[in-house]
Amino acid sequence: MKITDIKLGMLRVPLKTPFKTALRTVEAVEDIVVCIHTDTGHVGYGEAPATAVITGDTHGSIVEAIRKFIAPRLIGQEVANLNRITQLIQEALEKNTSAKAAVEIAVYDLFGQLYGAPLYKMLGGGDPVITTDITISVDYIDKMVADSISAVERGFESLKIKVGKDIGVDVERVKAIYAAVEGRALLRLDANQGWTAKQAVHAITLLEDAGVRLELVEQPVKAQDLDGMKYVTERVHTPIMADESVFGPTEVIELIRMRAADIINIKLMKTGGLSNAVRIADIAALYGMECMIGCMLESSISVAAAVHLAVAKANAITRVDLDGPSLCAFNPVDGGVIFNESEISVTDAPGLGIREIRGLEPLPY
Ligand SMILES: C[C@H](N)C(=O)N[C@@H](CCC(=O)O)C(=O)O
Ligand SMILES: [Mg+2]
Repeated sequence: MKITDIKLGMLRVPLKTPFKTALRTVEAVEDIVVCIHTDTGHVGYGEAPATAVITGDTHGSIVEAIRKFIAPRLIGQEVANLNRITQLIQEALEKNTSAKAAVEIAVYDLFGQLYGAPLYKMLGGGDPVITTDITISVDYIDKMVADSISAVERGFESLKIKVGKDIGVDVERVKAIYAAVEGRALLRLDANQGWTAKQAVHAITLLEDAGVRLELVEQPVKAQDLDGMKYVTERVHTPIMADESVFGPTEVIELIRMRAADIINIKLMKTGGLSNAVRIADIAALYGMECMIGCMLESSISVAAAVHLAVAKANAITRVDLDGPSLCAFNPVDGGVIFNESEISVTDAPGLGIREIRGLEPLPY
């Protein structure tokens, strides 16, 4: 099976409600879709969101990176040579992790199709059902309480509460939600870099002293402030998770060496795809560090790849934040992973199992 062509498209799917974090507000998934064609008539699919405020990637940079740097290296490559192809992708250019992720995902999809096996089995196999949390956007307290109750009623047992907007209100937000859900869901906070280290320790300690039990707090301080991450991790009981602070395996090794966090959030759009995500999960397992698997605003194309990884690497990936498809107003994909609110299941269809993507707008090559 040889790669013969790489086509790009734009996918637009409105969100059910606006997604609001300390970094941005978004109303729709608007992602670049990669379709890799082969001489055998197979097609592998990948997807990349333009999360400029986190990865630095824009629609323009994703398209340019794939067209000018990555795609020319892949034409003619045998899909069976997966490791060679992932190396070609990773070494095609610096950074541009979302573009690399989209192409890698499509190649892994083809790799599964080549051997007639679902991706999770190609990655080592595992239990085909996982459970995700759902994000509660940062907003007025009453709205966040109502959204949390509604999520619990929909069956979500874990809520990812966005904070980091205003430290005083943040503490009140979390107390109000904690009281409203009455132990029916675990609460994870994500400050998306919105606090300083001292503010984070203050807010988390206030919550701990008030008896609010939190599962974890994600990325309390600026991405580059690893000393700040360490400062917070050392001073609170609640586990601290690194998200924007760690992209690839070398950063994870440094974070573990510094003991700057308790948990790592792996996202394919930060790692540049599955090859580095597998490395991170293996490094974490080696050091007894737990991981969450997360996503950006992505549909069920690229999130499917993250699900297959989570199933196969359950030894290291103990928490799941793959709510992208649940936040979308509709699923543009036929086949693939089954997203049913908090329950996500892989099937045994080869690769990612995607049969068709509806509403894809072709981008000129
Ligand atoms: C969607 C997911 N639950 C999430 O919160 N992901 C990111 C933010 C994604 C974005 O801004 O596109 C996170 O910070 O964990
Ligand atoms: Mg985060």
